[in-house]
Amino acid sequence: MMVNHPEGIAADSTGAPPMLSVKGLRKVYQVDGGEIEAVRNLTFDIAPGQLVCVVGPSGAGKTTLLKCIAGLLSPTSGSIELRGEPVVGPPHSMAVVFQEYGRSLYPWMSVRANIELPLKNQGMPRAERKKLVDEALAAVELSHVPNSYPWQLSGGMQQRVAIARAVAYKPQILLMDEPFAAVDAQTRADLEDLVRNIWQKLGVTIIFITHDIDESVYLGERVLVLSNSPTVVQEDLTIDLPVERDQLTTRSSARFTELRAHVYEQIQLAKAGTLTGAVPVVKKRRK
Ligand SMILES: Nc1ncnc2c1ncn2[C@@H]1O[C@H](COP(=O)(O)OP(=O)(O)OP(=O)(O)O)[C@@H](O)[C@H]1O
Repeated sequence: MMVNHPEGIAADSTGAPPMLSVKGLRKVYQVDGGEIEAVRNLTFDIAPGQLVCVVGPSGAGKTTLLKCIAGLLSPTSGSIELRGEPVVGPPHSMAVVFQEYGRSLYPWMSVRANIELPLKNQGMPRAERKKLVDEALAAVELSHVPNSYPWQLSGGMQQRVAIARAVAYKPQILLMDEPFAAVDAQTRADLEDLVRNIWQKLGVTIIFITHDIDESVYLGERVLVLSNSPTVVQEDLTIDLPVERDQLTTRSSARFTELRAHVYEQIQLAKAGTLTGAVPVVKKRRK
Protein backbone atom coordinates (compact mmCIF):
# COMPACT_ATOMS: atom_id res chain seq x y z
CA MET A 1 0.00 0.00 0.00
CA MET A 2 1.19 3.54 -0.72
CA VAL A 3 1.61 5.69 2.35
CA ASN A 4 0.61 9.29 1.88
CA HIS A 5 1.10 12.21 4.18
CA PRO A 6 -2.08 13.95 5.22
CA GLU A 7 -2.21 16.91 2.88
CA GLY A 8 0.36 19.57 3.64
CA ILE A 9 1.56 18.10 6.94
CA ALA A 10 5.17 17.07 7.37
CA ALA A 11 5.81 14.10 9.62
CA ASP A 12 7.98 15.15 12.55
CA SER A 13 8.05 12.92 15.60
CA THR A 14 9.83 15.59 17.70
CA GLY A 15 6.99 18.05 17.33
CA ALA A 16 9.47 20.73 16.17
CA PRO A 17 8.08 23.49 13.92
CA PRO A 18 8.52 22.81 10.20
CA MET A 19 11.80 23.86 8.63
CA LEU A 20 9.84 25.15 5.67
CA SER A 21 6.21 25.98 5.31
CA VAL A 22 4.66 26.75 1.93
CA LYS A 23 1.09 28.03 2.20
CA GLY A 24 -1.24 28.69 -0.71
CA LEU A 25 1.66 29.63 -2.99
CA ARG A 26 0.55 31.17 -6.28
CA LYS A 27 2.83 32.63 -8.90
CA VAL A 28 1.64 34.47 -11.98
CA TYR A 29 4.17 35.75 -14.51
CA GLN A 30 3.40 38.95 -16.40
CA VAL A 31 4.16 38.43 -20.08
CA ASP A 32 3.52 40.45 -23.23
CA GLY A 33 -0.19 40.85 -23.61
CA GLY A 34 -1.19 38.70 -20.63
CA GLU A 35 -0.36 36.53 -17.67
CA ILE A 36 0.85 32.99 -17.16
CA GLU A 37 -0.31 31.30 -13.98
CA ALA A 38 2.66 28.98 -13.38
CA VAL A 39 1.80 27.90 -9.85
CA ARG A 40 -1.80 27.91 -8.67
CA ASN A 41 -1.93 26.68 -5.09
CA LEU A 42 0.88 24.85 -3.33
CA THR A 43 0.68 23.98 0.34
CA PHE A 44 3.10 21.71 2.18
CA ASP A 45 5.44 21.62 5.18
CA ILE A 46 8.92 20.15 5.33
CA ALA A 47 10.28 18.91 8.65
CA PRO A 48 13.87 19.62 9.73
CA GLY A 49 16.27 17.08 8.26
CA GLN A 50 13.91 15.69 5.60
CA LEU A 51 15.14 14.82 2.13
CA VAL A 52 12.24 15.66 -0.16
CA CYS A 53 12.20 15.21 -3.92
CA VAL A 54 9.90 17.28 -6.12
CA VAL A 55 8.89 15.82 -9.47
CA GLY A 56 6.42 16.91 -12.10
CA PRO A 57 6.00 17.17 -15.85
CA SER A 58 8.15 19.59 -17.81
CA GLY A 59 6.89 23.12 -17.26
CA ALA A 60 5.03 22.12 -14.08
CA GLY A 61 6.53 24.99 -12.13
CA LYS A 62 9.29 23.16 -10.25
CA THR A 63 11.89 25.88 -10.86
CA THR A 64 9.34 28.58 -10.10
CA LEU A 65 8.64 26.91 -6.75
CA LEU A 66 12.36 26.63 -5.97
CA LYS A 67 13.01 30.28 -6.86
CA CYS A 68 10.16 31.35 -4.57
CA ILE A 69 11.54 29.20 -1.73
CA ALA A 70 15.02 30.68 -2.31
CA GLY A 71 13.61 34.20 -2.10
CA LEU A 72 14.64 34.94 -5.70
CA LEU A 73 11.04 35.47 -6.83
CA SER A 74 8.20 36.91 -4.78
CA PRO A 75 4.94 34.97 -4.73
CA THR A 76 1.86 36.55 -6.29
CA SER A 77 -0.02 35.32 -3.23
CA GLY A 78 0.47 32.87 -0.41
CA SER A 79 3.52 32.64 1.82
CA ILE A 80 6.78 30.84 2.43
CA GLU A 81 8.16 30.57 5.95
CA LEU A 82 11.51 29.33 7.08
CA ARG A 83 11.35 28.23 10.73
CA GLY A 84 8.30 30.43 11.13
CA GLU A 85 9.93 33.55 9.57
CA PRO A 86 8.58 34.81 6.22
CA VAL A 87 11.02 34.53 3.31
CA VAL A 88 11.29 37.96 1.70
CA GLY A 89 14.73 37.66 0.06
CA PRO A 90 17.47 35.02 -0.21
CA PRO A 91 17.81 33.66 3.38
CA HIS A 92 21.33 33.26 4.84
CA SER A 93 20.58 29.73 5.94
CA MET A 94 19.88 28.42 2.42
CA ALA A 95 22.20 27.24 -0.32
CA VAL A 96 21.23 26.41 -3.89
CA VAL A 97 22.88 24.02 -6.35
CA PHE A 98 21.78 24.54 -9.95
CA GLN A 99 22.01 22.24 -12.96
CA GLU A 100 24.49 24.44 -14.79
CA TYR A 101 27.65 23.85 -12.77
CA GLY A 102 29.68 25.30 -15.67
CA ARG A 103 28.11 28.69 -15.11
CA SER A 104 27.96 28.59 -11.32
CA LEU A 105 31.72 28.22 -10.74
CA TYR A 106 34.28 30.95 -11.42
CA PRO A 107 36.72 29.54 -14.01
CA TRP A 108 39.58 31.80 -12.95
CA MET A 109 39.41 30.64 -9.33
CA SER A 110 40.80 27.37 -8.00
CA VAL A 111 38.47 24.74 -6.55
CA ARG A 112 39.42 25.87 -3.03
CA ALA A 113 38.84 29.56 -3.82
CA ASN A 114 35.41 28.80 -5.35
CA ILE A 115 34.31 26.90 -2.24
CA GLU A 116 35.78 29.54 0.08
CA LEU A 117 34.21 32.57 -1.58
CA PRO A 118 30.82 32.67 0.22
CA LEU A 119 32.63 32.17 3.56
CA LYS A 120 35.02 35.01 2.75
CA ASN A 121 32.06 37.21 1.86
CA GLN A 122 30.65 36.47 5.31
CA GLY A 123 33.88 37.78 6.86
CA MET A 124 34.78 34.41 8.36
CA PRO A 125 38.36 34.20 9.76
CA ARG A 126 40.92 32.38 7.56
CA ALA A 127 41.54 29.39 9.87
CA GLU A 128 37.84 28.64 10.20
CA ARG A 129 37.38 28.96 6.43
CA LYS A 130 40.20 26.53 5.79
CA LYS A 131 38.69 23.96 8.16
CA LEU A 132 35.22 24.18 6.54
CA VAL A 133 36.64 24.00 3.00
CA ASP A 134 38.79 20.98 3.90
CA GLU A 135 35.78 19.21 5.42
CA ALA A 136 33.62 20.01 2.39
CA LEU A 137 36.31 18.79 -0.02
CA ALA A 138 36.54 15.54 1.96
CA ALA A 139 32.74 15.16 1.96
CA VAL A 140 32.63 15.26 -1.85
CA GLU A 141 35.86 13.25 -2.22
CA LEU A 142 37.82 16.03 -3.90
CA SER A 143 40.58 16.52 -1.33
CA HIS A 144 43.15 15.69 -4.01
CA VAL A 145 42.34 18.63 -6.34
CA PRO A 146 42.00 21.81 -4.21
CA ASN A 147 44.31 23.81 -6.48
CA SER A 148 42.86 22.72 -9.83
CA TYR A 149 40.65 25.03 -11.85
CA PRO A 150 37.04 24.02 -12.62
CA TRP A 151 37.76 23.73 -16.37
CA GLN A 152 40.42 21.11 -15.63
CA LEU A 153 37.78 18.83 -14.06
CA SER A 154 35.07 16.58 -15.52
CA GLY A 155 31.42 17.68 -15.39
CA GLY A 156 30.72 15.38 -12.45
CA MET A 157 33.69 16.75 -10.51
CA GLN A 158 32.61 20.32 -11.22
CA GLN A 159 29.19 19.55 -9.81
CA ARG A 160 30.92 18.09 -6.73
CA VAL A 161 32.71 21.44 -6.31
CA ALA A 162 29.35 23.23 -6.47
CA ILE A 163 27.97 20.82 -3.85
CA ALA A 164 31.07 21.32 -1.67
CA ARG A 165 30.61 25.09 -1.84
CA ALA A 166 27.02 24.69 -0.64
CA VAL A 167 28.00 22.21 2.09
CA ALA A 168 30.89 24.38 3.40
CA TYR A 169 28.39 27.17 3.90
CA LYS A 170 26.57 24.93 6.43
CA PRO A 171 23.05 25.74 5.25
CA GLN A 172 19.95 24.66 7.14
CA ILE A 173 18.32 23.95 3.79
CA LEU A 174 19.99 22.80 0.62
CA LEU A 175 17.95 23.40 -2.55
CA MET A 176 18.98 21.41 -5.60
CA ASP A 177 17.45 22.17 -9.00
CA GLU A 178 17.95 19.21 -11.37
CA PRO A 179 21.63 19.19 -10.41
CA PHE A 180 22.54 16.00 -12.27
CA ALA A 181 20.59 16.48 -15.49
CA ALA A 182 23.73 17.32 -17.48
CA VAL A 183 26.02 14.46 -16.42
CA ASP A 184 26.32 10.89 -17.74
CA ALA A 185 24.40 8.01 -16.13
CA GLN A 186 27.30 6.51 -14.17
CA THR A 187 28.38 9.88 -12.76
CA ARG A 188 24.78 10.62 -11.94
CA ALA A 189 24.47 7.42 -9.89
CA ASP A 190 27.64 8.33 -7.97
CA LEU A 191 26.38 11.85 -7.30
CA GLU A 192 23.03 10.52 -6.07
CA ASP A 193 24.87 8.37 -3.52
CA LEU A 194 26.97 11.39 -2.58
CA VAL A 195 23.83 13.42 -1.83
CA ARG A 196 22.38 10.68 0.39
CA ASN A 197 25.74 10.36 2.14
CA ILE A 198 25.98 14.08 2.83
CA TRP A 199 22.38 14.15 3.97
CA GLN A 200 22.95 11.28 6.42
CA LYS A 201 26.22 12.74 7.74
CA LEU A 202 25.14 16.37 8.07
CA GLY A 203 21.42 16.02 8.79
CA VAL A 204 20.70 18.97 6.48
CA THR A 205 17.19 19.48 5.06
CA ILE A 206 17.29 18.89 1.30
CA ILE A 207 14.77 19.80 -1.38
CA PHE A 208 15.78 18.08 -4.58
CA ILE A 209 14.03 18.94 -7.83
CA THR A 210 14.18 16.42 -10.64
CA HIS A 211 12.20 15.31 -13.66
CA ASP A 212 13.62 11.79 -13.24
CA ILE A 213 11.13 9.48 -11.52
CA ASP A 214 13.68 6.79 -10.58
CA GLU A 215 15.99 9.41 -9.13
CA SER A 216 13.20 10.88 -6.99
CA VAL A 217 12.32 7.48 -5.51
CA TYR A 218 15.95 6.42 -4.99
CA LEU A 219 16.93 9.68 -3.28
CA GLY A 220 13.89 10.83 -1.38
CA GLU A 221 12.34 9.99 1.95
CA ARG A 222 9.31 11.70 0.50
CA VAL A 223 8.26 12.65 -3.04
CA LEU A 224 6.00 15.56 -3.90
CA VAL A 225 4.43 15.10 -7.32
CA LEU A 226 3.38 18.38 -8.89
CA SER A 227 0.51 18.61 -11.34
CA ASN A 228 0.73 20.18 -14.74
CA SER A 229 0.89 23.99 -14.74
CA PRO A 230 -0.99 25.82 -13.14
CA THR A 231 0.45 23.72 -10.40
CA VAL A 232 -0.93 22.09 -7.27
CA VAL A 233 0.51 19.21 -5.19
CA GLN A 234 -0.93 16.17 -6.92
CA GLU A 235 0.56 13.60 -4.54
CA ASP A 236 2.60 13.62 -1.33
CA LEU A 237 4.21 10.22 -1.06
CA THR A 238 6.32 8.67 1.70
CA ILE A 239 9.19 6.59 0.32
CA ASP A 240 9.35 3.72 2.77
CA LEU A 241 12.59 2.23 1.47
CA PRO A 242 15.40 1.46 3.94
CA VAL A 243 17.60 4.43 4.86
CA GLU A 244 20.69 2.57 3.70
CA ARG A 245 20.35 2.43 -0.08
CA ASP A 246 22.57 1.29 -2.88
CA GLN A 247 22.13 1.50 -6.59
CA LEU A 248 21.96 -2.23 -7.18
CA THR A 249 19.94 -3.66 -4.29
CA THR A 250 17.55 -0.75 -3.82
CA ARG A 251 16.74 -0.28 -7.49
CA SER A 252 16.09 -3.98 -7.99
CA SER A 253 13.83 -4.32 -4.94
CA ALA A 254 10.13 -5.01 -5.42
CA ARG A 255 9.17 -1.98 -3.32
CA PHE A 256 11.29 0.36 -5.46
CA THR A 257 9.58 -0.93 -8.60
CA GLU A 258 6.18 -0.48 -6.98
CA LEU A 259 6.93 3.08 -5.85
CA ARG A 260 8.41 4.15 -9.18
CA ALA A 261 5.40 2.72 -11.02
CA HIS A 262 3.12 4.67 -8.72
CA VAL A 263 5.00 7.96 -9.27
CA TYR A 264 5.09 7.27 -13.02
CA GLU A 265 1.32 6.80 -13.04
CA GLN A 266 0.84 10.06 -11.12
CA ILE A 267 3.04 11.95 -13.59
CA GLN A 268 1.05 10.54 -16.50
CA LEU A 269 -2.14 11.71 -14.81
CA ALA A 270 -0.51 15.08 -14.15
CA LYS A 271 0.50 15.40 -17.81
CA ALA A 272 -3.02 14.62 -18.90
CA GLY A 273 -4.36 17.04 -16.28
CA THR A 274 -6.64 14.18 -15.19
CA LEU A 275 -6.79 14.88 -11.48
CA THR A 276 -6.68 18.62 -11.60
CA GLY A 277 -8.06 19.43 -15.00
CA ALA A 278 -5.12 21.83 -15.19
CA VAL A 279 -3.96 23.25 -18.50
CA PRO A 280 -1.59 26.18 -19.08
CA VAL A 281 -3.62 29.34 -18.84
CA VAL A 282 -2.85 32.57 -20.63
CA LYS A 283 -5.13 35.32 -19.46
CA LYS A 284 -5.45 38.61 -21.26
CA ARG A 285 -4.47 41.54 -19.12
CA ARG A 286 -7.13 44.20 -18.80
CA LYS A 287 -6.18 47.40 -20.59
N1 LIG B 1 10.23 34.27 -16.29
C1 LIG B 1 9.12 33.72 -16.81
N2 LIG B 1 8.24 34.47 -17.51
C2 LIG B 1 7.11 33.92 -18.00
N3 LIG B 1 6.75 32.64 -17.88
C3 LIG B 1 7.60 31.84 -17.20
C4 LIG B 1 8.83 32.32 -16.64
N4 LIG B 1 9.46 31.29 -16.02
C5 LIG B 1 8.65 30.22 -16.19
N5 LIG B 1 7.55 30.54 -16.89
C6 LIG B 1 6.43 29.62 -17.24
O1 LIG B 1 5.94 29.08 -16.03
C7 LIG B 1 5.64 27.69 -16.19
C8 LIG B 1 6.46 26.88 -15.20
O2 LIG B 1 7.87 26.99 -15.53
P1 LIG B 1 9.04 26.33 -14.66
O3 LIG B 1 10.31 26.64 -15.33
O4 LIG B 1 8.88 26.77 -13.24
O5 LIG B 1 8.68 24.78 -14.78
P2 LIG B 1 9.61 23.49 -14.54
O6 LIG B 1 8.71 22.46 -13.95
O7 LIG B 1 10.83 23.87 -13.76
O8 LIG B 1 10.00 23.11 -16.03
P3 LIG B 1 11.17 22.12 -16.57
O9 LIG B 1 10.96 20.78 -15.94
O10 LIG B 1 10.91 22.10 -18.06
O11 LIG B 1 12.47 22.78 -16.19
C9 LIG B 1 5.92 27.37 -17.65
O12 LIG B 1 4.71 27.49 -18.36
C10 LIG B 1 6.91 28.45 -18.07
O13 LIG B 1 6.82 28.71 -19.44
